[in-house]
Amino acid sequence: MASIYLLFLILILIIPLSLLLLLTLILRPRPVKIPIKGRHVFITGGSSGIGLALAHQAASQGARVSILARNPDKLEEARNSIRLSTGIDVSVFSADVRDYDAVQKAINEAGPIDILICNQGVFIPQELESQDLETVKFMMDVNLMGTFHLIKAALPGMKNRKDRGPGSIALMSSQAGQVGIYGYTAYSASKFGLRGLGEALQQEVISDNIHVSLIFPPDTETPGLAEENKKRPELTSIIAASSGALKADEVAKKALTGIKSGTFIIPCNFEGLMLSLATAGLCPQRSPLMALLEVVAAGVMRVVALFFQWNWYGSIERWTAQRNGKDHHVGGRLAF
Ligand SMILES: NC(=O)C1=CN([C@@H]2O[C@H](COP(=O)(O)OP(=O)(O)OC[C@H]3O[C@@H](n4cnc5c(N)ncnc54)[C@H](OP(=O)(O)O)[C@@H]3O)[C@@H](O)[C@H]2O)C=CC1
Ligand SMILES: CCCCCCCCCCCCCCCC(=O)[C@@H](N)CO
Repeated sequence: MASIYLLFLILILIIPLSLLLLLTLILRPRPVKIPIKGRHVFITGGSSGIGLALAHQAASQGARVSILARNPDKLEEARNSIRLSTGIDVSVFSADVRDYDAVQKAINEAGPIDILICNQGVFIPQELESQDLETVKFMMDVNLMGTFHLIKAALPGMKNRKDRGPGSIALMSSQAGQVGIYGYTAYSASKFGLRGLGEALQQEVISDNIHVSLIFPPDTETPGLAEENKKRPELTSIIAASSGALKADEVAKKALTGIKSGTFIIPCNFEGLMLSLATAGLCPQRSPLMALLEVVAAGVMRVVALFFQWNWYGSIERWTAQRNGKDHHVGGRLAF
């Protein structure tokens, strides 16, 4: 009898352990550590919110920091606040990421980059039916094309890094870049786009010892979010509240820790971890333990995801019914 238990115990240990061993052997790209002390970290959108928090933390960890944004006054203010709290001077560059020539000029002036953090972003939530195409294009241009501009301009210098140490290109996506959210058609498209860009780019730059990271924050308390909240459709807020809010400092900390360990997908909270497991797809994974978790959780996470959709479509149904109830002219049947 005892030997059956022993056999059972060995089996439940041996199966996951051998899977872990197998994963450890096959995982590519291999694990990497990317130091930031004494290295050049270039952060776009570094004058506000998450980017500013990243600049503070990178500077206090001994990096040489450059920040880029449009508004020179906000850049100057950011430089002063970083000097005040860390005693360190960051370089500031005023440019619009939509202007390739301006981006190239700033990057040439800043000098070769070791860690490029493409964090600039704009978010204007609205149902597509009422959103101007101009606004759609604005989000695609700043969030997605702007990131292409930055990478194109920075890559030649990054490839010739003097210290030949590992470099990093980090892209600021959003949890709305892992799952489509009501009111975010354009924003989600721009943030999903970054994932495709990142997955393909990692294969192209791995031989240059450059490592790609994608960061997926939930709602984060920043000036940008305060602005967004003024015009956010109610359903966008209801659905986005499925994930807890964070402070900019917390997101920046997760992001920097992830970047330094070469993590490809960087979630920022528990819901983010679940989202990353549910959307692991074919993305690279360097951590054997995370890979094991992805394999084991895949089926369960699909069920959890379907429950979330059940809940969200319920909210949409209730909200629409309530609106139609209020509006006596609309007697239309609900499409559920
Ligand atoms: N806050 C949140 O809830 C979340 C944010 N994110 C993402 O995190 C990133 C930062 O967001 P957050 O800190 O909230 O944003 P903020 O609005 O607080 O800051 C945005 C930064 O980007 C700069 N920026 C905007 N447009 C351009 C442009 N065309 N060219 C150059 N710089 C530009 C801004 O400076 P200036 O206006 O002077 O150019 C500012 O420095 C974004 O990519 C956002 O999508 C992801 C998930 C959640
Ligand atoms: C399988 C399990 C799933 C688990 C949880 C799913 C939770 C999804 C919530 C998505 C929230 C999106 C917020 C976007 C914030 C943002 O980017 C804007 N504030 C603009 O900056």
